[in-house]
Amino acid sequence: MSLGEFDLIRDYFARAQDAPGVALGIGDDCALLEIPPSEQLAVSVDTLVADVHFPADAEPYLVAERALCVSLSDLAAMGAQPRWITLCLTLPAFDEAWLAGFSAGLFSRTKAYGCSLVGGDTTRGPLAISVQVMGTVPVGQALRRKGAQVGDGIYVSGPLGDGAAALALVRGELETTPSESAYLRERYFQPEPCFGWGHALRGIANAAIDVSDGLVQDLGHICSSSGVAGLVYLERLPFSAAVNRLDTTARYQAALAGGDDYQLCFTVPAARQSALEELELTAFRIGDVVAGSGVRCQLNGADYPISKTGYQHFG
Ligand SMILES: Nc1ncnc2c1ncn2[C@@H]1O[C@H](COP(=O)(O)OP(=O)(O)OP(=O)(O)O)[C@@H](O)[C@H]1O
Ligand SMILES: Cc1ncc(C[n+]2csc(CCOP(=O)(O)O)c2C)c(N)n1
Ligand SMILES: [Mg+2]
Repeated sequence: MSLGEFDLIRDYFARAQDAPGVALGIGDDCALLEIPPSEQLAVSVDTLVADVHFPADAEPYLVAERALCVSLSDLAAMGAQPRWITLCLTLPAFDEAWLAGFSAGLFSRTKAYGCSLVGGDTTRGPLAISVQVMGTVPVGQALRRKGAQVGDGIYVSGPLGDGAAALALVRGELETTPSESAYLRERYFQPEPCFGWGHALRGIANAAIDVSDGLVQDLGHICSSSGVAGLVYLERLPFSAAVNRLDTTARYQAALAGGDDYQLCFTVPAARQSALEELELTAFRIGDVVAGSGVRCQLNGADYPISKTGYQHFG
C-alpha cells in the first residue's frame, strides 16, 4: 500500500503534544494559539533550500536541527521567547528513513528550546524546508534594528567567521584538527540561537540583529534602519581557534561577509554599559556607532576596504 501525505503527517509530525498556549494544534485548518494580553507575538519564517542552505545529502537529523536553529535565531535577536513553530516541507519522495531522521532531529530541538509544532504544509518537489517560528515578548520590549544612536558601542555575542569556515569544512575544502572539525560541524548544524542574550539585552541594547548574512551586511541593516553609521575595528573581532588558523584575508572575509554565524550584533549606549558588564555573559565590543551612513572597517587605525558585505541570493 502506498502512503500519502496524510500518513506522512500522522506518522512523523502529528505528535500528541500537550503544549502551553495551544488551544488547537495539528489536524484542523488552522492552529489556535493563546497569547497573554501583556505579550506581543513575534513571527518570522526562513526557508532552507537543499544545496543552497545545506548539502542535499546531509543527515536528515542534522538538517532538521539546522532548520530550527537558524529560524529561531530571529526570535532570539528580537528578545522573544520561543513558543510555537509551523513546518512547510517540500520533499522529492516519501523516504521513510529520511523522514524518521528529520522528525527525530526536529523534535529534539523543539524540546530543547521549549516550543511546539502546531501545523505546517507538505508538498512534493525539490527538497526545501520552511520553519515559521512564533514567540512572545512583553509589549514594547522587543529588540529592534532601529534605535542605534551615535555614541553607542557595537558588540557581538561571540566569535565570527565560524559559519564560513564550517561550510568550507562540510564541503571538504578545509582541513583542521579533529576537535576543531567537531566544533565547526556543530556550529554549522546546531548554531545555538542566542536566547540568553536576546532576553538579557531587553532594556540594555538600543538595537540588535542576528548575523545570518555577514557582519557588515547585517550591521548595515541596523545602521540604515537607525540613520547612523558603524565603525568596526577588525583587531577586536573575536575568532575561534579554527578561524584563527585561516590567513588574515580569509579570516576577515569569513567574519565580515561569510554569514551563517547566528551571533547577535547589538548596540549599547554608554549609560547602559555597566548593566551590560554585570550580565553573566561576555560581549565583545567591536566598534562604535558614528554619524553618517553605512559600515566602515579599520585595522589598527587604517581603513580596511570591504569587497563583499555578505550573502545575497541574487547578488
Ligand atoms: N517575500 C517576502 N514578503 C514579505 N516580506 C518579506 C519577504 N521576504 C523577506 N521579507 C521581510 O523582509 C525583512 C528582511 O528579511 P530577511 O530575510 O532579509 O531577514 P532575516 O530573516 O533577518 O535574514 P535571514 O533570512 O538572512 O535570516 C523581514 O522583515 C522579512 O519578514
Ligand atoms: C550548502 C550551502 N551553501 C552555501 C551556504 C551559505 N549560505 C547560504 S544562504 C546564507 C545566508 C543566510 O540565508 P538566508 O538569507 O536565506 O536566510 C549563507 C551564508 C550554506 N549555508 N550551505
Ligand atoms: Mg534575522
